[in-house]
Amino acid sequence: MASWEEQLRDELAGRDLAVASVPGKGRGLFAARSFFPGEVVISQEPYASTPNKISVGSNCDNCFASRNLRKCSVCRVAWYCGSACQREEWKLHQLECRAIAALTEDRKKMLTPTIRLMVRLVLRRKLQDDKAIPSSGTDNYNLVDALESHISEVDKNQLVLYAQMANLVQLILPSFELDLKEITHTFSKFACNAHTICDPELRPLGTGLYPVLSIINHSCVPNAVLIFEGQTAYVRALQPISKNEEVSISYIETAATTMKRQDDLKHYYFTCTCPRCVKDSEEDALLEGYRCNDQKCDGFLLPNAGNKGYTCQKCSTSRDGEELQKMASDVLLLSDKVSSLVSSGIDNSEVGSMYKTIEELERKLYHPLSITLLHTRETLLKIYMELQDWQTALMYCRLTIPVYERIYPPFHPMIGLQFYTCGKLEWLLEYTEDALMSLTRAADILRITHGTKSEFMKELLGKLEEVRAEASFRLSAGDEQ
Ligand SMILES: C[S@@+](CC[C@H](N)C(=O)[O-])C[C@H]1O[C@@H](n2cnc3c(N)ncnc32)[C@H](O)[C@@H]1O
Repeated sequence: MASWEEQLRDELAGRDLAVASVPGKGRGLFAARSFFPGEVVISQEPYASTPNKISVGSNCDNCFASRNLRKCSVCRVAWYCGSACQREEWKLHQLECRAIAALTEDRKKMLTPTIRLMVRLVLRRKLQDDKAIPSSGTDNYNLVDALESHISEVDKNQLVLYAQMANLVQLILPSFELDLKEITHTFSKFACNAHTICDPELRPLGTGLYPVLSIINHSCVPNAVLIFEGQTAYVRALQPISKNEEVSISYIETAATTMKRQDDLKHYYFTCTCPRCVKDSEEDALLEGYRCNDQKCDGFLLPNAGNKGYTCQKCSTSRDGEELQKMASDVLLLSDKVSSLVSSGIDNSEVGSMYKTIEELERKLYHPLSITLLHTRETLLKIYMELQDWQTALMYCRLTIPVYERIYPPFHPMIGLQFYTCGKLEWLLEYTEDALMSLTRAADILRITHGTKSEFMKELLGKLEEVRAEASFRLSAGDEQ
């Protein structure tokens, strides 16, 4: 009988993919033929998964839908959107349900998403071992076993926490004789291999372990993107991927300076050496730096030798260091104030005006491509959407797009989603021509990252058709006048 490695190799070869080791990275996934932008490189169902909110009923345990949810009346932890999903999960949930129902209310409170993910992983492994459910070359426990754990590098306190979590899993599954050391290691594997399951608008819904997708290494300039439909994960090419090229995705938010990205990647125990990380570029100075005093100049500033002020690298205009520091501390003070007022529950319109003041100050202080300024504008967009002040929301949405286009690769889902938001606001405000342009841009990008078949994409393409029809009606009505 073929080993699990041979089975994996054969199944991946059938999908025009191969696993190979990459110096300094461990294993990696490679294309065995070329893939075009938007093509699905690989898709996978999770070996185990769980919604983020347990007991609250935010998503169906099986398909991650958020509508028509009903709680399992026995364990009162699992939620399903209908009997089909409940039936599909029944073999697994039957075991889980029995274990959870036997827990005291206090123990039930300890059932965090990570603990639940482990419980479900152990149960699924048992079902496959007992042949109660099928396994395959890309769906078996050996693939989980082979995942990188970085156990020798994990901090001592973290290891103690994993060991305590392993004990809790044993308490939840008393009829299993668990290898606690193995469970501890598996928690460590979760930390650098599990994926956050997101909705099409990239809002996190849950966590899943996809052991074949976990073979894909990271790049800050990836050639592929991971998008979910329900809990099915799709990796799509963002650009042409040639035969024998390594497939890469990004594990982190890439709209950040090199230092921030490297810091976020510490959690995965490696230093990224992708072209963006090794390039000695001016990008970080744009993303984090101060703006030129000349409002028409888009240069960035660097500190002068001896820390005496800053000079624009494009037009050589200087800015006073003390003045910049004073402005930066004013922004910080105001940001702290608004944060404490938000937690005390003040009115959203007051929060909006305070953020507007912060944005005005930041505009004078930071480069137009600054990440800090971008985040403030994203916050303002959210606030004015909630306030249903569409005109102001649109203004901030439009201001974010040039920054997105500068910091993300051309087919990044964030750019597509922001064009989509812009288009919907323009449509609502009856700026038909603008809405047509924004929705066309959104569709061009999201077609690549999200495919065309999901409900989300059908809705976008439907809206685009509607706007296109209205635009041509207006044009022909205008022609007749
Ligand atoms: C999800 S796994 C990827 C597959 C992994 N290489 C393996 O052999 O199973 C994540 C781990 O892979 C390694 N890794 C991923 N991307 C890397 C990169 N760009 N450079 C170096 N190591 C990387 C790190 O050890 C990281 O913790």
